[in-house]
Amino acid sequence: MAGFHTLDDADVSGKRVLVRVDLNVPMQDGHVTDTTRIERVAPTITELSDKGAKVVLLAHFGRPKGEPNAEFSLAQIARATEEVLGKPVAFAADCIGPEAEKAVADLEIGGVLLLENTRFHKGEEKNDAEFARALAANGDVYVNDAFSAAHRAHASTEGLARLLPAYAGRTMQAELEALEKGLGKPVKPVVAIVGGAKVSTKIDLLMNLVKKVDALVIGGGMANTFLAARGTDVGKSLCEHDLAATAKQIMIEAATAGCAIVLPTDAVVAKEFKANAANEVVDVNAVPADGMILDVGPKTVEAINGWIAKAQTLVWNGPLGAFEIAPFDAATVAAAQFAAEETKAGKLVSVAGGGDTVAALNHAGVADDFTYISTAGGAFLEWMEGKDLPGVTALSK
Ligand SMILES: Nc1ncnc2c1ncn2[C@@H]1O[C@H](COP(=O)(O)OP(=O)(O)O)[C@@H](O)[C@H]1O
Ligand SMILES: O=C(OP(=O)(O)O)[C@H](O)COP(=O)(O)O
Repeated sequence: MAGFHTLDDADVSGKRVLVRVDLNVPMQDGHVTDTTRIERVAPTITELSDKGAKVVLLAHFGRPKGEPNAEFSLAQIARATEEVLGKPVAFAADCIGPEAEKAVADLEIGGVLLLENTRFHKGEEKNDAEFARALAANGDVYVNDAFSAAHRAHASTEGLARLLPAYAGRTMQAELEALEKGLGKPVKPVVAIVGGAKVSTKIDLLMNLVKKVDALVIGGGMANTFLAARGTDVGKSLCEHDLAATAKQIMIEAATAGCAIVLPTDAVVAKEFKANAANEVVDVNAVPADGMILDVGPKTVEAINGWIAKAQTLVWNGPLGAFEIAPFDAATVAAAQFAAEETKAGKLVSVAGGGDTVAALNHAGVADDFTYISTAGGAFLEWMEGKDLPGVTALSK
């Protein structure tokens, strides 16, 4: 692929290959509930293994803030990785130091080893040079197959590429090619749906996104922050009140750019965040003080589907509600099924991405009907904004 070294250029036989993958997969009760991200990196791992490499997987899981924490251990993901690969995956309880060194030394040609969460060390997110060198000590070659983490300039996604011969993995390569093909010159009107829970890490990119799309539909936890910024009382909903000024600025930028902002007009509220919690549909201006918005309501779904019907291109990251717990999956499922119908009818190019978004589309039974499903959420939106992704830039020839 132009601009990058790929596995076609790499001599990996007998080498220790550090492969950055994204195993930040949805989990419930200790079980992986959606294996899409693992399936998407499997071809790279298998190819390297078949070519006689010693494959050492580096990944993060969750946001443990630089401290070891059993809740965020990748040991929980090792079994699911083995099942997807159909071969054993060894595990080391640290990604640097003697434990990692010994596990890498014990690895046979063609073997696969998963190292513990890189984010158990503060140096990872700081892209600390010493930490990057400690990671590099266990490899001869670096392969980045984590497109969905490529918007992070971390040691394992960026720093390492500067220390070892660096190559794009097959999924990294395929994601960039597919996004360019599907969205390089998107046909207007372009509608974006942004929802989910990662409000603080995604809100800034909406500032540029509103200049690229004709309408921005905001759902999920993200919508609550915008509703609150507008003066609506969202009760106990997930909401980042300190981002009100940013949300207001985005609404101003959108108006200037001629981008419609579509916010929920009704919502499904409950007092507990659990499956089948007692719930009611209310106007967004009538959320009870002790209530939580866990989904957008039926009127909002109708409006969203109206925007999808008008669109030629749809980009979607972030579920409209807490789709993991019934019945708060209803809006996400309804909009996903409508977008899938429009796509199958040849009326829409639909591109969706994000760990939980893909899980939600699988849950709705329509992931195969979208034009393209990216493993990436934030990275995909930043790519859409036209930003350079540090993990991709670092692979440039
Ligand atoms: N109204 C809401 N309140 C609380 N959580 C929500 C709400 N809407 C969506 N979510 C949560 O957002 C999460 C997904 O967000 P995010 O990580 O940003 O998406 P992705 O992984 O697709 O990029 C899901 O776990 C979902 O339960
Ligand atoms: O799940 C991820 O991104 P996504 O939620 O945007 O899809 C990536 O693994 C990046 O995780 P991060 O947002 O904690 O850096």
